[in-house]
Amino acid sequence: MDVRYSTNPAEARGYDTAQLRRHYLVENVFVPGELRLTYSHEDRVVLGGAMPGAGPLRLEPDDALRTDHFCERRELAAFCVGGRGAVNCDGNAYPVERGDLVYVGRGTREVSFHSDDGSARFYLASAPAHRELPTTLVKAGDVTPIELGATESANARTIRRYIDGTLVQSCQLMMGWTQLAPGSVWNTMPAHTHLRRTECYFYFDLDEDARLVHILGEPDETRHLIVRNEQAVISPAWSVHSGAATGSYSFIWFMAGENYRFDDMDHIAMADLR
Ligand SMILES: O=C(O)C(=O)C[C@H](O)C(=O)CO
Ligand SMILES: [Zn+2]
Repeated sequence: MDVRYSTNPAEARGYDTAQLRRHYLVENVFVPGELRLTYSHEDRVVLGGAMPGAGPLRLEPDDALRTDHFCERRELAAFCVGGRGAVNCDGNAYPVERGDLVYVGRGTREVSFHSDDGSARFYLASAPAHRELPTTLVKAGDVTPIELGATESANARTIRRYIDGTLVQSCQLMMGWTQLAPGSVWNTMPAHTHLRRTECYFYFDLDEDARLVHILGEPDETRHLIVRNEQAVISPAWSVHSGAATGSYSFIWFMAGENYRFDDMDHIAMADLR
């Protein structure tokens, strides 16, 4: 597991491009035939990808957790970003295709990822959990789309909140899928922070040559990362998280931390961004 330590805003002001990328960008989320995870000390979230190809991939315990199995003290969400497959949890198979999500409750001993035709790609997010909650399959069609933004401001987008305490009960994890409308390029602008939660974005559905400029840092001291398709960004609680791309794209966001209120955001006035 790739381990990332927490960073503080005073130190982050001095980071050069390579340091920013090393701390906040997760470059290789999907590797054929592999399950790759990154452990962040920011709220102890874990993120990554599983690309089973021909054979199943098991979620193994890791020394970064030092527990007997991965979900011993954690909850997990697996979002199918493409293809068809299944998530097996303690012998129960949850079939998924693009846009479906499986929430895996704390205490689940065996989790594995399957794809008979080798097409499935699972984006994974996990956080410490204080109680056991039921493992739940959410189909894409179960989630109510919420329209935000406008074409005139190039930020028309649809948000689907998969895990926010309504369809799925979770301990800390909140997770959803935001899709930009054709011609819109901006997400999450006006920007916000939420000092009570860490948030990670996983960008996908970008063309291979397209690039996304992700804005991070304190609102009055912003930096940027150049992000390509299927890469993720870790945003510490003090950081804005917003972006614009050279083409259309989608992203999965997830949060974990102090409270469980999606709307708990500290909005930044455009005049205050630097
Ligand atoms: O497009 C957006 O705006 C988002 O998707 C914002 C995220 O949901 C978010 O940052 C929640 O805190
Ligand atoms: Zn946010």
